[in-house]
Amino acid sequence: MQPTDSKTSTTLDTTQDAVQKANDTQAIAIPPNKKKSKPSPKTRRRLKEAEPIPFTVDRLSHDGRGVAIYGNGFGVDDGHAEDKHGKTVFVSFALPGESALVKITNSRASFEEGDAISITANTNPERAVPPCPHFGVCGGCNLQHWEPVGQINFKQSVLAEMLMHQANVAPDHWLEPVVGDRLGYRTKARLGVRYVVKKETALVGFRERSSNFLAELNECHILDPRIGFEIENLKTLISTLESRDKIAQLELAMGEQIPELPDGNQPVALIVRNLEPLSDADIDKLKVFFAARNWQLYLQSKGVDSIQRIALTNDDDMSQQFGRLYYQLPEYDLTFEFIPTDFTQVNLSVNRQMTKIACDLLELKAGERVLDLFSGLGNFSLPLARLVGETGSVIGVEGSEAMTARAADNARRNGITNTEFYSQDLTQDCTDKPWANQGFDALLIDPPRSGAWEIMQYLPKFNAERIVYVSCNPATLARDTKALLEQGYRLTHAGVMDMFCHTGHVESIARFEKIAV
Ligand SMILES: C[S@@+](CC[C@H](N)C(=O)[O-])C[C@H]1O[C@@H](n2cnc3c(N)ncnc32)[C@H](O)[C@@H]1O
Ligand code: SF4
Repeated sequence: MQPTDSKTSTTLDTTQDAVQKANDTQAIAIPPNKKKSKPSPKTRRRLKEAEPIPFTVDRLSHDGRGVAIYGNGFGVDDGHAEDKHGKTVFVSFALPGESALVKITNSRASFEEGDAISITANTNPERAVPPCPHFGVCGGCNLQHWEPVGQINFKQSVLAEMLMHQANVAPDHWLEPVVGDRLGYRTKARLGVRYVVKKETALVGFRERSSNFLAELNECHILDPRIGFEIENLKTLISTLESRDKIAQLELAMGEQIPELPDGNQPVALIVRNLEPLSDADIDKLKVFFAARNWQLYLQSKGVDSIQRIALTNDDDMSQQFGRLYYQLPEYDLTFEFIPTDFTQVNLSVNRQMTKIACDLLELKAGERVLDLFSGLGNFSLPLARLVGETGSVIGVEGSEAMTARAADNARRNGITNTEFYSQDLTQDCTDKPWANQGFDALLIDPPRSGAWEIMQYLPKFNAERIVYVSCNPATLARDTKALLEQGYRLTHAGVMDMFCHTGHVESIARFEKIAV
């Protein structure tokens, strides 16, 4: 593992061979950590000099770290920390039941944090060799030391616990976890860029775990390989630019290759965030690099309005600010068009299954009326519209006017005529809007992380029999579940989806049904 862009860094051998060797000897080499909430220099010095302490991990915290306790039989200290008896230690890279040597990296009054630097006994059978050599330093993933099946089961237990804790409820049925591509899945990302003068190299990637410094990456295994294995080339490209120290970020968006559609042969788009206008020579270098890969190139010097598409050839259509990207839902014979700044679900293989499960759970019949809240590009609205047929209808409501317009375009392009899309801030009461007053058989809600609390207040107005709630934050799903239960709904199904494998993100889906009175 290579050093990072910060002052100090520990070099560890995390190659597959090294990890295998360590596995064989029951002592797995795991990278250390650097924490954002830094202790004082004195405490740091003390922690650095301190010997690792043996612990046994009892259970996991919600973010997937091991939890050990000083001296209570589970967290076994070796006798030199009596005053810490009962204090909790959050141990990165340790799984339940494992005994580990833990290097403490942060010490607070009520808890400590540390990294398992070796597993000394009771290796958990779900322990895995991390597929990415940067795991442990890069903050993009925190669960690669764990078999994906263990990760997703853990995520289900997090959801179950939050539902029970906040809403005192368990679903009637747990859905099978939805599993898709577990590596190379991520089609959207913002990568930081920084030129390190001393090393004469650009860094491109995610922040280090719990620090503001960029990790020094040369490949990324969760990013779609069209970009994930181009990181080294992007670093070299940026290092050769005159404005190499003025590039701040790369925003990536990737779609599927569909050659028969406009830009369908350019399914990868990168927005280069430049803090100063680039010279012609720099733009030429970018053009050569992007043209060789058939990527769409954009420059952004200020806000979103300043994003400018750069023509790579004389044939490129520059009449629009953005080129086109696409993804498909073959199950419903749908092709979605989007632009690089639009919200899209990052994992296309999980999205295909998720949309199908959401549609199935709503148990739609021909002629029914459905409301899709936070509808984006119509990712759920259009499949739902197919299911209710010409006699039924779907209303999609979304905050972004531009995406609302593109959802309507997507409906037209797919020959769908039974949808209407409205732009509306859903944190505001919208019950006086004509679209809100028509009564609905079914409701789909797919809010951002903050959840749909405001909607819960005016939900009775919609009077839907069945609700499917898709969530990227189990805490807000659990909070909103409580409100739904109080309004006479029953939680019939819940499940998790492996949208962000190897990370702590929990994506879930829940179905509610109005209890007959
Ligand atoms: C998790 S995304 C879901 C989008 C879509 N359902 C999909 O599957 O692609 C949440 C959506 O909510 C929209 N949104 C965020 N805040 C909003 C608000 N206050 N009112 C309405 N829409 C909002 C975002 O623009 C985004 O499209
Ligand atoms: S985000 Fe990418 S580079 Fe970072 S640990 Fe995950 S796979 Fe590796």
